[in-house]
Amino acid sequence: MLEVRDLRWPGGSGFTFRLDPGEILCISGPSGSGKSRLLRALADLDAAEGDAVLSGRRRGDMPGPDWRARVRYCAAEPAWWAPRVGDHFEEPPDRDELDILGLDVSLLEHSVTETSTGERQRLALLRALQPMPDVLLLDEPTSALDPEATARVEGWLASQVGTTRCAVVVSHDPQQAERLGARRVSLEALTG
Ligand SMILES: Nc1ncnc2c1ncn2[C@@H]1O[C@H](COP(=O)(O)OP(=O)(O)OP(=O)(O)O)[C@@H](O)[C@H]1O
Repeated sequence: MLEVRDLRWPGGSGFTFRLDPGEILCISGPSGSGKSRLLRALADLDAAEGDAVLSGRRRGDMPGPDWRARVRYCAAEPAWWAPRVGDHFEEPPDRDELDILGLDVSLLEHSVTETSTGERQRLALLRALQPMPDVLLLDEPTSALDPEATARVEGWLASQVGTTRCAVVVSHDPQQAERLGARRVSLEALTG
């Protein structure tokens, strides 16, 4: 589904891997080792050499916004640009979707500044599904969550990936890959 061929930035080594439908890849590694940079390069948010191919279509052959609609990056610290939470959604998520992540529907009416870090983290995940991408790139999606909310997000992620999508998840929790049934790769600290 997603083939990454020698994706690299100046001074870095190339990444080559393939994700089939239904697969999740967990990336760990020390701070500064390039985990976020890799996700941003995959989403074509930062310039990188090499190639990524989604279901036979090369990243370079698609307009950036089209690629990013299908290969969606959810940042570790997502941006909020409007005062009201609900204004960040093209379609308001329904009560069931919010319930799955342990969020109350009333949050949509709140001011962003009245939400907790963990609420914003889960709201950003729901936002990343509009429109529904093929590949989810999640940067530390549970870093602000307690174990119960983490379990909800992991269950949600597994069901969103299902058998037709794939995901790359940056995580510092070594058990997360196991719980997600994910493949694992660890980046090394940059030296020199
Ligand atoms: N667009 C960029 N251009 C040049 N250097 C960058 C860019 N983005 C990040 N860097 C640098 O590349 C290195 C890797 O950054 P990155 O954000 O990928 O680390 P990380 O592994 O995600 O770290 P953390 O676990 O702290 O989030 C850092 O030294 C950072 O300063």
